[in-house]
Amino acid sequence: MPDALDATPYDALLLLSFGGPEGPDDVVPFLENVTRGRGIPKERLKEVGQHYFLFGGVSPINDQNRALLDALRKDFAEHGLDLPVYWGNRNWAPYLTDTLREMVADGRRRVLVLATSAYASYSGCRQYRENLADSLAALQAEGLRPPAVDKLRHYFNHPGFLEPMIDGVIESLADLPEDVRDGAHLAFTTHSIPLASADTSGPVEEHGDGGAYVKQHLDVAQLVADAVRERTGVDHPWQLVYQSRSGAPHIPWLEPDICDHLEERHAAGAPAVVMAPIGFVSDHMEVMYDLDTEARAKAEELGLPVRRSATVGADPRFAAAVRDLVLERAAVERAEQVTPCARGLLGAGHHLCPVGCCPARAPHPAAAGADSPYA
Ligand SMILES: CC1=C(CCC(=O)O)c2cc3nc(cc4[nH]c(cc5[nH]c(cc1n2)c(C)c5CCC(=O)O)c(CCC(=O)O)c4C)C(CCC(=O)O)=C3C
Ligand SMILES: [Fe+2]
Repeated sequence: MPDALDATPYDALLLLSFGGPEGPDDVVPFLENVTRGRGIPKERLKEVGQHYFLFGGVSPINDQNRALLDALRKDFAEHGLDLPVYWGNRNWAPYLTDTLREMVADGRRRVLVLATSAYASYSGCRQYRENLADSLAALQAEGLRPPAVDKLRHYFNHPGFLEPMIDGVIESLADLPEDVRDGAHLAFTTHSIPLASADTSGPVEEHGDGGAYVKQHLDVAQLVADAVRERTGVDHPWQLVYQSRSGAPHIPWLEPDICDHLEERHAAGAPAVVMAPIGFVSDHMEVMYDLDTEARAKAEELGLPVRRSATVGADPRFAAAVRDLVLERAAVERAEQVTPCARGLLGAGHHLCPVGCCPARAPHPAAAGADSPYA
């Protein structure tokens, strides 16, 4: 057995994810959970429901989280990190509140949260923290004493998140016909969000247009493109593009959309495109529908060869990165010196989201940050 690793003061890790439907009857209630109070047009909801029905009403995200749970438990066990791992979702079973209730029953008092979202922004960070606050409030209303919760820092630039994506792009390039391979363009994709959310993502004073959300993705895209160039000897042109836009058409969101980008690249003479979904942690519905179905159909219509590279999913290097982040944060909480592991221009981000970080449309309590109403 290796020497035991120390996660003190934490006594549990909580994998916090989006959740997804597991059958046709789940789809509409799931979408109701996701969109409660968000003002998403009915037409968009019907359309998104169809994306799920196309796959039997099943999102792959829950199985992907089960695989990640297994990978985390295996990694922790193999490295002597004695920290139980729980799983709860924001929008589908196992629901966050139920998992937190179970954690309290198991005597967990100091919980570290791993969200399956690697970047800043309201949708990718604060919304998770708001849902945590809501669940803690629900426990309190039941007469339970909520545990203290902290959230791991954004891990977009951790090598354990980057390396599997670099391999994925190299594999996708290798899978292209040889005559178009070296000329292939790289389209790094992430979820589009409203411009207003992008501009205010992360501490507002530090970032310009597009905020931390766009800056962080550009950092990752550059790191992956540089690594691909170093390892293949070929310099592939690249661009950060967006997908999965929703909301009312008159509200500006980040652009260009991947499908428009494919058209534009094709017209500009690109012989092939590798789509690399750097904005996502696993190959969930956004990847399976928006890229593998919709964007692929667009590419076929254009006669443009495309490949879609893998997300990190349950890669053992990602599990190892989570262990590293847990130990880093635990050491920080013990007031020990640590050198956080991060690549790129931005470096390691804050451990504690500051007051006003990625603000919501309407003020709402958020846990696991400097403005948390909980300890
Ligand atoms: C930044 C971001 C991530 C990445 C970070 C993260 O992973 O958290 C993400 C992930 C996901 N988004 C998902 C699903 C949905 N997102 C929606 C709506 C929205 N997402 C937004 C942003 C993001 N979303 C936004 C600004 C909206 C508009 C309305 C709102 O502000 O809420 C809607 C409603 C219909 C629609 O508008 O499309 C659905 C169904 C699933 C599950 C997939 C599955 O089932 O496999 C996952 C992983
Ligand atoms: Fe979403």
